[in-house]
Amino acid sequence: MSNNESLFSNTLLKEPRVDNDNIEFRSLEITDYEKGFSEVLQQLTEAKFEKSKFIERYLQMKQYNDTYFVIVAEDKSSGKIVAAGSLIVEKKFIRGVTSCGHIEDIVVDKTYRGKNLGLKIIQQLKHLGKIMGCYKLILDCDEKNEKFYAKNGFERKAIMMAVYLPTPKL
Ligand SMILES: CC(=O)SCCNC(=O)CCNC(=O)[C@H](O)C(C)(C)COP(=O)(O)OP(=O)(O)OC[C@H]1O[C@@H](n2cnc3c(N)ncnc32)[C@H](O)[C@@H]1OP(=O)(O)O
Repeated sequence: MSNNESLFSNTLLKEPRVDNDNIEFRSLEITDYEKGFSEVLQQLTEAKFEKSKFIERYLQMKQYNDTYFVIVAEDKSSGKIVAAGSLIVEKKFIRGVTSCGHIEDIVVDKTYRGKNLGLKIIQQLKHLGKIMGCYKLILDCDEKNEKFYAKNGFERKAIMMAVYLPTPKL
């Protein structure tokens, strides 16, 4: 595998992929561990992992490249990952055997917030959801982020419930 091979094809993404501030929106690459992918995710939740674990998970996801879409934003002037977001496409039997898209793990580096990077990540994920045939996109978020998602066309529906299970040893 070449070093810059990506999780899924960038041709699926919406143009333009590079904004006026030289931020590139692209598919996650296997070299992004070195570019600070874990550090950005740590601004969302617990996300410390070794490079070997990153590569293992990346390769697992890549086997299902019509299901896992992880987008990152790289600041081309520093070579650092400054935002990320994921879409997981769940194949369904219902609704005409279509798919439901799950938006997950949206995060923008603290020093880059308020510059529409979150908005651009969501726009890219919505575009991917559309071309992958999702009939809806859903997500869970804190109350404090409701307005951000509302600005991106999402509306409050039902409630979220969760049960946390013991983490299996992989
Ligand atoms: C499904 C999930 O992953 S939920 C987890 C969400 N992620 C987090 O909580 C991690 C920490 N937070 C962040 O990383 C960021 O603050 C994000 C992702 C929530 C927002 O990213 P940003 O790049 O700062 O947002 P962006 O600049 O694109 O904002 C777009 C619009 O939403 C507004 N907005 C952004 N965040 C908020 C907020 N928390 N409350 C109200 N409005 C907001 C902005 O003001 C802007 O509005 P405007 O177009 O009228 O000016």
